[in-house]
Amino acid sequence: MPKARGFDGEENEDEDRVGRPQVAAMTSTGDAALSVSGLTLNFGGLRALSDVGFDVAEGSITAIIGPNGAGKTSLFNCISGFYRPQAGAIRFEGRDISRLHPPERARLGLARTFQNIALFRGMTVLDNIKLGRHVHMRTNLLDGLIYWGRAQREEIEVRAEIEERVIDFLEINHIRNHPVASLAYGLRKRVELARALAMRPKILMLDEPVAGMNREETEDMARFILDVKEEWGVTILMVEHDMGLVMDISDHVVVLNFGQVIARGAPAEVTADEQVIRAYLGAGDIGQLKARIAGTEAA
Ligand SMILES: Nc1ncnc2c1ncn2[C@@H]1O[C@H](COP(=O)(O)OP(=O)(O)OP(=O)(O)O)[C@@H](O)[C@H]1O
Repeated sequence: MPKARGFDGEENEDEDRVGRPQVAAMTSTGDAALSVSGLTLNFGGLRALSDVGFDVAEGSITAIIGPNGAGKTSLFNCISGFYRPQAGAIRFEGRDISRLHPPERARLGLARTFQNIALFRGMTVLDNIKLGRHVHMRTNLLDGLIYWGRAQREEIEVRAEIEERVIDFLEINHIRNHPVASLAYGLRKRVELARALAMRPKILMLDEPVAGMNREETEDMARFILDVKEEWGVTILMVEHDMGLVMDISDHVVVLNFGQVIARGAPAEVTADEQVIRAYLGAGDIGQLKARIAGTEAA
C-alpha cells in the first residue's frame, strides 16, 4: 500500500509534532485500522446492538448500511465514544480504546461528522474549521508551561498551514469569511468535512455525508470523499442510506439489521445477499434499494 502523504504534504513518519498522542506501543492487528468485536449496547430493555464485529481495513472506505433503526447511529456513537456499550471492544490500530473518552479518541486520530450538521451557524467558515484544531491543543497548565514559546508558535503555524490546505482542497476559499448560516446545505456539509479534516484524522467517520443533497452536491461530495482516501491516505468509515454512493465508492460494506451484522463484503456481494434483500424488503425499502443499484449500474 502506498504511503500516505500526510497532512503536511510530505511522506512523513513524524506526524506527532503537532500534538497527536504517540501510539507506538500498540499491538498490530494486520491491516485493520479499526476493529470492532462483540459490541453489545442496550437502552433499557431494548438491544440496539448485539455482538457486532467487523474490521475496517487501513486505507479503505467502509460503509455501514441497514434499514432505519438497524443500529447504525448507535454503532457510530459507540465507536466515537459517546455511548458506552455493555460488552465488546473497539480497537484503533490494535489498541483497545473502549474506555477512552471522545476527545481522547479524537486526539488519537478518530474524527467524525454528524447526521445533522453540527457547525456554529453564526461563526464564519474559517472559525468553524479552526475549531477542529482544538482537539490537539494542550490545555493543562504543566503541558502549557512545557510547550510554551517557540514550539507552541510552530504548532500554531503548522495548524494554520493544515487549515489552508484543507480550504484549498475542498474548494471553499471563496466562502472562508462567510457565516455558515448563509451557506447552501451542500456547502455547509463540505465545511463540516473541512473541520473534521483539520483534526488531521487517521480515520474519518462520516454520518450520512450526502443526506439531503441534490445530485450535483452528492457527486461533488463523492469525489471529495474519494480524494480524502486516495490523496490524504485517510481511512473512511461511513453510515449512508444512498445506495448509489455506497456502490460507487465503498471498498467494503457492513450490513446491520436489528442490531446485528447480517452481511459483510464488497458492495456487489452484499446487495445480492438474500438476507440483505429480505432485511430491506421487511423495512419496505427494497424498491429504493433496487432502483438505486440499477441507477448506479446504468450510470
Ligand atoms: N438514545 C436512545 N434511547 C433509546 N433508544 C434508542 C436511542 N438511540 C437509538 N435507540 C433505539 O436503538 C435502535 C437503533 O437506533 P439507531 O438510531 O442506532 O438506528 P439507525 O440504523 O441509525 O437508524 P436510522 O437509519 O433511522 O438513523 C432503534 O430501535 C432506536 O429506537
